[in-house]
Amino acid sequence: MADAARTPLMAGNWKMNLNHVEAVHLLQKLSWTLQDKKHDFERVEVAVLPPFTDIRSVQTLVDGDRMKIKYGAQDVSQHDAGAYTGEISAAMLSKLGCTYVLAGHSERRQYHHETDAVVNAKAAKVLEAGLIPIVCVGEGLEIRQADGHVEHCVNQIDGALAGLKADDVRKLVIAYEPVWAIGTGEVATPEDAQEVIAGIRGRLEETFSPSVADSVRILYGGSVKMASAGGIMAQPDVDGCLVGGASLQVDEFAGICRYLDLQLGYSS
Ligand SMILES: O=C[C@H](O)COP(=O)(O)O
Repeated sequence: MADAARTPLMAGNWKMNLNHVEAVHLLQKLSWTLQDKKHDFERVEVAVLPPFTDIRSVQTLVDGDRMKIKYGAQDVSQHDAGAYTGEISAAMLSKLGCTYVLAGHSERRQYHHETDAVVNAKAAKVLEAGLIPIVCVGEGLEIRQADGHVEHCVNQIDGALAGLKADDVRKLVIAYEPVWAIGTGEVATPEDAQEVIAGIRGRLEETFSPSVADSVRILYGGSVKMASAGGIMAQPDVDGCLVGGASLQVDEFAGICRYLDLQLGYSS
């Protein structure tokens, strides 16, 4: 099991799905489902990452119903303000009550050519705004087949965290998402996830300190489902999941959040 001092986090990345009306429906249903099962949010934290256009509605619902579900954004600008058409600043996300912001999701790296330097700048802006970046790393299939996956991900971490202060790094979240397992139905084995995540934690220890390495939560992402979450979460260095497709299905995502209860045989 993961270190008990690190609270597991299950984050649902809705990607470009659900308009603000649909978002409210899904979130309401998720909240009811988890409440009905008496989910302990202190024991397993739950967050959703909707499209920008949904965030205000999500904020209103979370505040109005005093939900314990946290929320955040899928991307952020590396700039503070100004002539950057289409971009959203970290300060704007802070004003909307966001807790988390993804930085460097593989789809941003692939379709928007985000480099480690850009991811680094975005993570720094998120931290400056008092929010928590979820810094994403992961290898493509060719790198995995050439056995370069740990080195590749550790190098991405070096670039993405360059120049950040240890006390800031301590707060952030990292997500390891093998690109070949995203949206493909291919799940890395729990041991595959553990190997890379342990490598990342080792690098945090070398670069920062053992205490920083012990504090940072590192998630696994890539075709996670209710049926696979328990095995992944049983690995000592895995502290949660970044869930794409399954986060759009309330019963699946609630099941992932309740992996501990389901392991103990409580009703599903
Ligand atoms: O951000 C989430 C990941 O890209 C995983 O997506 P997926 O669960 O649909 O494979």
